[in-house]
Amino acid sequence: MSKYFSIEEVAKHTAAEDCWVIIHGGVYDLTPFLSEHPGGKKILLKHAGIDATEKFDAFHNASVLSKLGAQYLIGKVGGSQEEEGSSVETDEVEDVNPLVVGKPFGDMVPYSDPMWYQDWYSPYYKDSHRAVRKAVREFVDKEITPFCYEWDEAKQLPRELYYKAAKAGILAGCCAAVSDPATMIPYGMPGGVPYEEFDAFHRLIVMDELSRCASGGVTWGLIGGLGIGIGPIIHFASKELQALVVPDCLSGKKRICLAITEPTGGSDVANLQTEAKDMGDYFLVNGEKKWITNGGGRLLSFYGYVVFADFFSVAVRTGKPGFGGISFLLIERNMPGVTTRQMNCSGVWASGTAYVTFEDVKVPKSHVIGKVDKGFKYIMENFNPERIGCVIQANRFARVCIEEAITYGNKRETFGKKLIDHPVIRNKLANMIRKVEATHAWLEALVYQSTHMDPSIQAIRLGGPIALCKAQASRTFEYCAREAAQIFGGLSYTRGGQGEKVERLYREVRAYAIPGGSEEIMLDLGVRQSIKVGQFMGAKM
Ligand code: HEM
Repeated sequence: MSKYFSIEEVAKHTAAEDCWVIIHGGVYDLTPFLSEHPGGKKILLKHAGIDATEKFDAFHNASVLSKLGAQYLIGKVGGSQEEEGSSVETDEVEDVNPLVVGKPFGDMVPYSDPMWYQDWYSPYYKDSHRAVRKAVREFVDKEITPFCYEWDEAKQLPRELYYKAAKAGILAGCCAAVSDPATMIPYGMPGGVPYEEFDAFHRLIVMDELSRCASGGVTWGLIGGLGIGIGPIIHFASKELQALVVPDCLSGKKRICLAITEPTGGSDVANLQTEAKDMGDYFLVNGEKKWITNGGGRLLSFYGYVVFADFFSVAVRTGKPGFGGISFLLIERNMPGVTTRQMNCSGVWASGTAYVTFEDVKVPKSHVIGKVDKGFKYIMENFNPERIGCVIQANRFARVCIEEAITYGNKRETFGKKLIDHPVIRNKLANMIRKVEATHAWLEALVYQSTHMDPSIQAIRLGGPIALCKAQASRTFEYCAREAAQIFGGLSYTRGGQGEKVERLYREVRAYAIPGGSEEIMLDLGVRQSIKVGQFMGAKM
């Protein structure tokens, strides 16, 4: 049971050897913290014995209080009759806000969530989508967001996180649908939605909500390698390979990554060099892969951190030069000749971006994914879901920039008024908002197509617009990260603290603008493919 103190009682504790403050109704004894406080001792003493909530909010993230402050909390302000749960019932009629048209969800900071969260109507979502939204938000708020800073600094994710995310249905919720859920899917889906009803919009929500943690390193680390690496297995591999990989990866026990890019080429997939020589019973694989998400990390198993991928879905050259000689192999980390080294990147630190070498790795023929020399087709079919994933993440990160900037702009004062009251700041926000909302509307329209269009023609019909939408999303993200960083000023130039999310996102932009098809390739492909489709459909051009 909480201890209660009157305001008069708190006011007696104002000395360096006895310093209490009130923050959000809690009474904190900050005496042992005075010399540790990053903001200095003097400012705490200046506010000793009084309610410092407003000043506290001006200088800190909310998580500072729950994580660091909790150890100094000694009670609450007020009398025991004000304890929680003792509310008095009245006959008063609930005050209904006449502006509300639907059911709002979330903090309601304008544009900090998609329109349908903020009580607007939408043709796309029903109650099962709302259930997924609620379940994933609760999980991310509790299990992920408060820890992103330390995981990012550690450049690793704790093993436990994969198990928890698997049990919450998040890992399965970020992967393509499997044909045999009874044996492949270890846990229920988020919000208790039956697997067969879990559609592309449920998947959109899972990834969007996950990205609210505002760390590309954490989202890529948790579901990046999984989402793109397991696709070829689910769609093209034998039942045996599926049984080897899918249940373990979806239960959080093991990890998988997709290894296509090489030191000598990224977007130019048709020219990849890694060789798989047919030796009769097996393929002998030699080559290097670079910038492989979840490929490897430092060995920190002592702390319970993971070493990332146990499986690699690898594009190799089995045949002639060009796209006709590419195959996909499943390579396992414990096969002799596989080495990984975590790369030093400017962003997405917790995702285990790796340089992977294959030296005389003997890969049994049973580990061929799909058919020999058909790998290029599989790579192309994997691109659409990968790029949609990039759009979802990048646009939510851009949205986080809006939310952070609005919230900060509403409390920070310059030249005698709040930042948000300066037209130049509102102009920045307006441009951020229009880009994010436009991108989200396009994203939803494309996802809707994918739920109705025959999968066999999706790579062709949706490839162009999805490529353009990816470029739209990464440019929107870049724009919003920059503008939010300007609004936060110096706080976005230091790691941690109030500008933590914006600082991190600003240096993670490139991890969305380059991989999965660089902006330049996306823009060109988007137009080229649409023109071809138009010609094929008889467009009068
Ligand atoms: C439970 C009580 C408190 C805790 C745990 C705490 C913790 C921290 C931490 C961790 C920082 C580093 C920046 C960040 O991570 O946000 C910080 C900075 C700061 N704190 Fe506190 N603080 C507390 C109370 C207060 C109060 C009551 C005030 C003022 C009335 C205050 C004023 C400041 C200032 C001015 C800074 C420097 C901000 C900057 O770097 O721009 N703190 N505090």
